[in-house]
Amino acid sequence: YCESPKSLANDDNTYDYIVTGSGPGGGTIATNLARAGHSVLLVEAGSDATSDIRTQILSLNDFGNPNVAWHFFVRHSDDEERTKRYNLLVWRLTNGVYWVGRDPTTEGHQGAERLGVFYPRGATLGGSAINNAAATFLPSESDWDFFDRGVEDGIWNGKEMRKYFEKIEHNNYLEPGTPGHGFTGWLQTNIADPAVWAGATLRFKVFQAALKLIGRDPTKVLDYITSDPNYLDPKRDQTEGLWSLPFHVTPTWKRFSPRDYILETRNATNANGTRKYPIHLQLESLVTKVLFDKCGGNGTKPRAIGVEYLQGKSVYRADPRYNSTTTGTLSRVFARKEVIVSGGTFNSPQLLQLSGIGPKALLDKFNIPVVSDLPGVGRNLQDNYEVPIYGNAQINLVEDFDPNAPACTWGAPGDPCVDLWYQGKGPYARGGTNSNSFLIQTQHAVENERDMLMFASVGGIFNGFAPTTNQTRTPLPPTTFSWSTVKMHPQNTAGFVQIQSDDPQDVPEVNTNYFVDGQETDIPAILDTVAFVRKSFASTEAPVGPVVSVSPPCPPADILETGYCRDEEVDKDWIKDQAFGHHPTSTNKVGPDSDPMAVLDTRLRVRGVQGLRVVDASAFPRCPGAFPAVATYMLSERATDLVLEDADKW
Ligand SMILES: Cc1cc2nc3c(=O)[nH]c(=O)nc-3n(C[C@H](O)[C@H](O)[C@H](O)COP(=O)(O)OP(=O)(O)OC[C@H]3O[C@@H](n4cnc5c(N)ncnc54)[C@H](O)[C@@H]3O)c2cc1C
Repeated sequence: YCESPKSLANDDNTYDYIVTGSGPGGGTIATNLARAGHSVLLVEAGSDATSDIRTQILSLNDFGNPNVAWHFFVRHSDDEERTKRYNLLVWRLTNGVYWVGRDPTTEGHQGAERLGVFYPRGATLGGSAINNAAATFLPSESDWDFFDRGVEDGIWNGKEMRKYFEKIEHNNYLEPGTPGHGFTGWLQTNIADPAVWAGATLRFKVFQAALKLIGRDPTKVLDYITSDPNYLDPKRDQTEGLWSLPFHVTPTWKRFSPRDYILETRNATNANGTRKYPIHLQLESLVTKVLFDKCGGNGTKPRAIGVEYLQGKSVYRADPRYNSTTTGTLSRVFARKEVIVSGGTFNSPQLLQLSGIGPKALLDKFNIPVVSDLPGVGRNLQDNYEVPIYGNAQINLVEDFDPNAPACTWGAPGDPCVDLWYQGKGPYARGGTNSNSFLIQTQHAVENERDMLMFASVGGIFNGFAPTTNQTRTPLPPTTFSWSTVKMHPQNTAGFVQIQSDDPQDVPEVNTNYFVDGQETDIPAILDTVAFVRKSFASTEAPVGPVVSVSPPCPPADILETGYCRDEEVDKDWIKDQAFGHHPTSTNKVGPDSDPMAVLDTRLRVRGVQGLRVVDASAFPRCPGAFPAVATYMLSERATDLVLEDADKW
């Protein structure tokens, strides 16, 4: 006799599909499947935070917003000395509040607990698309072709994938009909209006010096910086230059995310008032386990038939509002067809491991019965390396962009700019000067493609993530010009996510293990970029230039004409110590049968079981491009077709 949890299934708790997680991966496919007529239960650990204005006005975004973000604390490496040198280490003081820096005792705080490197993830309806920066930059074609390596079934053909972007995009900045773009899809995109740059021309001198270095016409800087980087061209991935940077926002810069798509679909009605699409939302519910039917007999693979979830607000310990007195209620729901895991790069491998899918030794350690021994679950964690490169210009670069604009107070009560935004006007209703992207190909590019994306800002730098604290920081001078850099095709695959207990409310251990593999390409590529920026700084024309390089911290006297530091180790050490990231991917990678670390086949099916797929950023065999969100939407659209093709099998 074999007992299956299926005996508990009934009409009220059974759906065609169950999707766990509502980010770009899960939110997209759940909605698509419901629109195709299938009943779908979308289980999301977080709440619907639509009423939090910070999740709507992109300018007010708060990465660590406790209403919508899980606060993970990770390690960048096993090297304790390197860890101690990271500038944005987070500590919890004895009074419970966060403190950020290398050593709290320097400010008299004794007994603080070191938490690690802050790594926020969205945990709300819409996932990380609700607290991300919303940059929407297409990956390169080779990132898709990489899926099929060793399989060659063409499912992820890079050229074909473009049509998924065309299908989902609702472009707000190009002439309708522009090839390679979509104008009627669900995902709104926009770039900053050219008028934004009219009040920010001082910095153009720095862009122009950089353009000269790559042989582009510096007089066309305004044309370039207002042009589309997602243009259709077979040579796009090899082309260096300056472009605008699109975001997933509406024409008035309201964040647009799967939340909008899900809610619009859920609220759609027929003429008689009944719900048009069978999508059901189960919010504030943490999925704790995938349920399997192991009674198939005759060597049949265990079949995923449902999930168990804990209903309760903030029951996960990465939730900054977690309170041990909220215990939650455990429920079970069932899927007639498939269970789709979409908890994101940290949480999907955690859920699989808790459910008995993962490295056997790890599961044995916590007495979790093995359903499928897959050593790759939680391994292969990848991330785009980011470092800021900055210097001081000869004059202040912060320009008074709009002297008539009211003084915005960043969402404080009575903020006049919020009122204006509701009318579709004012500073929050338009893009900012972060809408720029400069792409170069270093001497260490893999794939013979450009491998570095940079975006510029003035008066400040982006040097990593930190939660809000009450510490006071000295602002950087308005002469600061900085490039945020994003390393594409990072070669490191040594990061990992693994459970630390069998308790689903616990957070897994996350170690990005930066610069373990591929340091021979990744570090020199970043050094090339630093050298490129320094050369452009040195050749920036007066009155703005020359820009005096500040960081990475090679002393100006030691910077060679080539831009490299006389002692390369100075820059190298700084890069290893201070590089950060926030684009984790690939912890359930797709790969061929011959790869023992492949978790998914090219149809995104979990190996060793039936009826279970992973559809989110953890599925990418390698980090897609410079920003993973749009690639995850596209992956989920592609996955929708794959799931629908198989719908009659069940
Ligand atoms: C601060 C920040 C800035 C970023 N900036 C950009 C950017 O500008 N451009 C870009 O392209 N990318 C950016 N990203 C990355 C991008 O947002 C992610 O790659 C993308 O959202 C990944 O989608 P996903 O579906 O894999 O996971 P997520 O978006 O993380 O969604 C996962 C969802 O699953 C839910 N979940 C997890 N576990 C469970 C469970 N057990 N039960 C129920 N629900 C669960 C979570 O609550 C969450 O809502 C940023 C991310 C962050 C956090």
